[in-house]
Amino acid sequence: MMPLLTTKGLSRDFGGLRAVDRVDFSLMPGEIRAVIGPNGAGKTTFVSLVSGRIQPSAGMIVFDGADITNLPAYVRVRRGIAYTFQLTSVYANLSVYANVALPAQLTLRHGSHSRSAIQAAVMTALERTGLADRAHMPAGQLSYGHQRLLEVAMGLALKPRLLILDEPTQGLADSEIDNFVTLVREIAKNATVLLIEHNMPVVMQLADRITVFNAGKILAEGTPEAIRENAAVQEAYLGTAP
Ligand SMILES: Nc1ncnc2c1ncn2[C@@H]1O[C@H](COP(=O)(O)OP(=O)(O)OP(=O)(O)O)[C@@H](O)[C@H]1O
Repeated sequence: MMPLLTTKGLSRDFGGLRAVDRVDFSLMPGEIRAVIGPNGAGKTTFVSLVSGRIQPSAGMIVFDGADITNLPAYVRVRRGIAYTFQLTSVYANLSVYANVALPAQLTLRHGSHSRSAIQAAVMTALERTGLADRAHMPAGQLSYGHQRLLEVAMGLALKPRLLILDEPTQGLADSEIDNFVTLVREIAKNATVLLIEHNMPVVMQLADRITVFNAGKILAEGTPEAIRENAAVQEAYLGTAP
């Protein structure tokens, strides 16, 4: 099987700081991959490079066999890469429904874009994320955690092949986190999921494999069990060898 996503020597400098440092990464179709690592390790910068939100200083990104390194973000969206930004994409004054209708229209543009097709796509995304009963609320009136779920709904409306989630459980209550875990498993039946997540129980429950970033590099990669036992990972997190 061919990887869905590959990066080769991917790097990004901010002034003198190398936030992502020659990362070789590979993701198989259908996988749920968690990206973990200490604050400032380069996780958000890495997924921002994949989404096209920022440009690399060096290296290459291949998606579905094609070099996408120089493609703008909106073209990557059309090719199937959706990225939930951390609350930068939610329109507070628009209804929850309207927020999801925007990306739904984008994907339906090339096919059917009837009102009912959009409505169906929006309601499916809202039902999956548990937001259907809040469809007519202004998005800005949702709790922080529900705004994060709205971002997931907006990503789902794009019907992505690769869904990138950046700390989606931040601000969710424990009961909502359980639903979220179920939701990601559902999503992964039709898509590949790349998940930055600080909640370790969520990571351990969901991930097929875990990639650990530290200081812009991949420190370790493996199954949840292997990562849990990895001494270098424990040291990066806890500051002490086991
Ligand atoms: N736009 C920017 N300008 C300057 N420095 C940046 C910028 N974005 C990120 N950095 C720096 O790059 C490094 C990696 O940041 P990044 O946000 O990718 O880490 P992270 O692993 O996602 O951290 P966190 O878990 O705290 O979100 C940090 O030192 C950060 O300060």
